[in-house]
Amino acid sequence: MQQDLNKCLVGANEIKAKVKELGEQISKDYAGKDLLVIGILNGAVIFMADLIREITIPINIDFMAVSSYGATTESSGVVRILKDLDQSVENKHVLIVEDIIDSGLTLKYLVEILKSRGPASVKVCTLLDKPDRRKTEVHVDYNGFVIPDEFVVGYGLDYDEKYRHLQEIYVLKEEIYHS
Ligand SMILES: O=P(O)(O)OC[C@H]1O[C@H](OP(=O)(O)OP(=O)(O)O)[C@H](O)[C@@H]1O
Ligand code: HPA
Ligand SMILES: [Mg+2]
Repeated sequence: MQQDLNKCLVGANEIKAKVKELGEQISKDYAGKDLLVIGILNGAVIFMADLIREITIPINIDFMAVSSYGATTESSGVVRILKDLDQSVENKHVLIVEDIIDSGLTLKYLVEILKSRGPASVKVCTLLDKPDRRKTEVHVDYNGFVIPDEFVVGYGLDYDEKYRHLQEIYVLKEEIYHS
């Protein structure tokens, strides 16, 4: 596995410190509000699990599953809902939790769909932001790290469903997806 990976881009301690910082900020910003934190499966599962344990105010959580990548490193541009929320977002403050914003197509679709359901507000928290690859404009409210235009894996992020369990974020060697 190690031979598939280039350099480590973000180490485990750096991630831990940033997740704590984000959790503290979210706890301050939403104090006294009815907050529903929505994790976007599968990629956000590790970040979501760590982030919500750094949030110190009462929250509800739910998950949505969408997919647009499959076994590629380019978004297909077609976002499909594989699993919808189990609860209504009406009149709730919604925080979407993503692992990465790349083309922005997944997030744009999610924000539009959730806003159409009558929430009190919709904001976005992502661990990684890759702005060089944007194909559509999206607003990110909480961001962990801005990263360069390279395909990354680990800490929830996959290539072809592999590498999600790694504790750090790595750049995937190009020969793995160009072969
Ligand atoms: O900004 P974008 O170009 O839309 O890319 C970001 C999205 O792509 C990945 O999900 P993917 O569709 O690979 O599903 P996964 O979370 O199950 O890996 C990632 O988790 C984001 O949801
Ligand atoms: O760089 C990435 N890595 C893993 N999944 C992704 N989905 C969008 N961009 C990426
Ligand atoms: Mg993926």
